[in-house]
Amino acid sequence: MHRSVWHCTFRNLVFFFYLAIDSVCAPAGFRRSFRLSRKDKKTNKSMYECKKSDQYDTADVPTYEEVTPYRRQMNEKYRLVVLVGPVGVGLNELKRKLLISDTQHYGVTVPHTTRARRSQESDGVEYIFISKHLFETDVQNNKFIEYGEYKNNYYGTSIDSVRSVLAKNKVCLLDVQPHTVKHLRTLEFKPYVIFIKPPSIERLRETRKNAKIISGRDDEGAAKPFTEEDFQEMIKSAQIMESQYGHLFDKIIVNDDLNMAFKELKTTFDKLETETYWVPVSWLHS
Ligand SMILES: Nc1ncnc2c1ncn2[C@@H]1O[C@H](COP(=O)(O)OP(=O)(O)OP(=O)(O)O)[C@@H](O)[C@H]1O
Repeated sequence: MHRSVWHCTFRNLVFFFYLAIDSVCAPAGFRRSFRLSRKDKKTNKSMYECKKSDQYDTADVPTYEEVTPYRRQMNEKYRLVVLVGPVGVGLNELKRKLLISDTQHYGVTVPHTTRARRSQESDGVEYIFISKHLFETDVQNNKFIEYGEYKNNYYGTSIDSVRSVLAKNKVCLLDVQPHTVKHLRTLEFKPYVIFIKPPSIERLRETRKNAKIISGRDDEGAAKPFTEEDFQEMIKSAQIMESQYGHLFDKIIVNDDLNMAFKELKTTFDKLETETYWVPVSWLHS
């Protein structure tokens, strides 16, 4: 049984994305994967500029995508779960809650970095530490899903780091920029994409009263209370993401009340493992 869905793609969209390094705020034992997302508001320059083809979305022919029902079999690897959302919407908080809820079942990737290892860090735990030369070689060999530069060092999430989580028979939680999603849409990963959307600005003001956002380069990554501008940017960015990449999202969850959003996320994950979903036919028959 096949079904066709409308599937459009985009062309020549230029994106400058920014690197937010997370080690500052990560609770003990839990490391956020790095995100290429933060914008230096004062200078409007990038802390990080996406490299090579990441800057451009190509293949612009609106087309139909043939799909087919798919249900994961018991002996199969879990589908990769990709979380997408604007800066500060709560991706890391939700990811952290999921990980804590079942550390045996959920996993996150370990990013690569060329920065020096700090005394309390272990190779392969917080980061995989490699030389600049090796990193650049890996970039040339398309080993990274996303990568960027921050304070003269590279940081990146490798394809192998995703494989390594899946090989442990865990559900891999990955947050990436939405333009990266299309590169992950393969038979191997069968990604399920969840868009975490902010609520209305009124609800953001209410719910994020005591929350903090990690600020950009000027503040050396310090956490500070959300400003009205942060809320506006979050909503605007979510609108752009949804209009440009909405066709790639399998599920949208509004992060209004945190516990409710988490509950919805958990239910989504549970269903994903047992129910039947439409996936591109190429994922099953290529
Ligand atoms: N629904 C919510 N209600 C209240 N506070 C929330 C909610 N969701 C997230 N927060 C808080 O908002 C702040 C930012 O969340 P988080 O760091 O998870 O965002 P993020 O999307 O990962 O942002 P970044 O792009 O900066 O990494 C945190 O202090 C978090 O606890």
